[in-house]
Amino acid sequence: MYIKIKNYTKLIEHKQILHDINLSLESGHIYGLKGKNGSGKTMLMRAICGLILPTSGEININGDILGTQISFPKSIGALIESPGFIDAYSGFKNLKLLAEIKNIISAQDIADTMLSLRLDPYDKKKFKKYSLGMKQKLGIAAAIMEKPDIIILDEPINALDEESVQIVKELLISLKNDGKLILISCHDKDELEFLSDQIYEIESGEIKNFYKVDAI
Ligand SMILES: Nc1ncnc2c1ncn2[C@@H]1O[C@H](COP(=O)(O)OP(=O)(O)OP(=O)(O)O)[C@@H](O)[C@H]1O
Repeated sequence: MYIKIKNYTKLIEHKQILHDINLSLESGHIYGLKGKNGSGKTMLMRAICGLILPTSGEININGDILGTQISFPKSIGALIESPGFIDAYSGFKNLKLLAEIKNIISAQDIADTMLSLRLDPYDKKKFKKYSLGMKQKLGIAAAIMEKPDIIILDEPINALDEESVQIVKELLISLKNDGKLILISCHDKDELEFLSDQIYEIESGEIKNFYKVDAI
């Protein structure tokens, strides 16, 4: 599995949101996106998900060009901004509703994913009564429950306490070891460097720098 981004530029209302991005990402790695507020991290993630199309350039996912040969990557799970969960449903019921769209996983798979994030699948508490951290973990669960090959997580740990950060870090490393291609953004430099094999720094929509973490 690979993602090759070639000369990707996106203009919105004459404003350059992403500029000449060139990236090559492969399975079995965690890639970190670092950058200030408004630098383009979320937009780049949206581009890889097929949610925005380029003004010029392309994204090739395993031989298919996004927006031409495929509308969306075939096997992707993403947490970008706040997912649209239903307030009046429990966490489990929300995930079940999402899972019914593709119908490729069982109730047990959903429960197992929740348990891997230390969320109780039998908890009847409604989503609106979930804490911020629980909501964030449910968003991560929604992104990974169908075991996608590509996992995109925009700031997955920003609302989590220390224990939950540890749980999510261990989970992401085990997913990477299972051969997943993972792209994350995070404002905590130390956590991002701990998790990532490679970091890309983005500034005003351009990749300004990248470095291999184990080379530091
Ligand atoms: N729907 C939109 N229409 C036009 N411009 C947008 C839209 N969404 C975001 N932008 C602009 O695109 C640029 C990149 O925004 P983006 O959300 O990717 O930043 P970010 O790096 O994820 O920031 P943050 O760290 O605050 O999440 C910003 O200048 C932003 O104002």
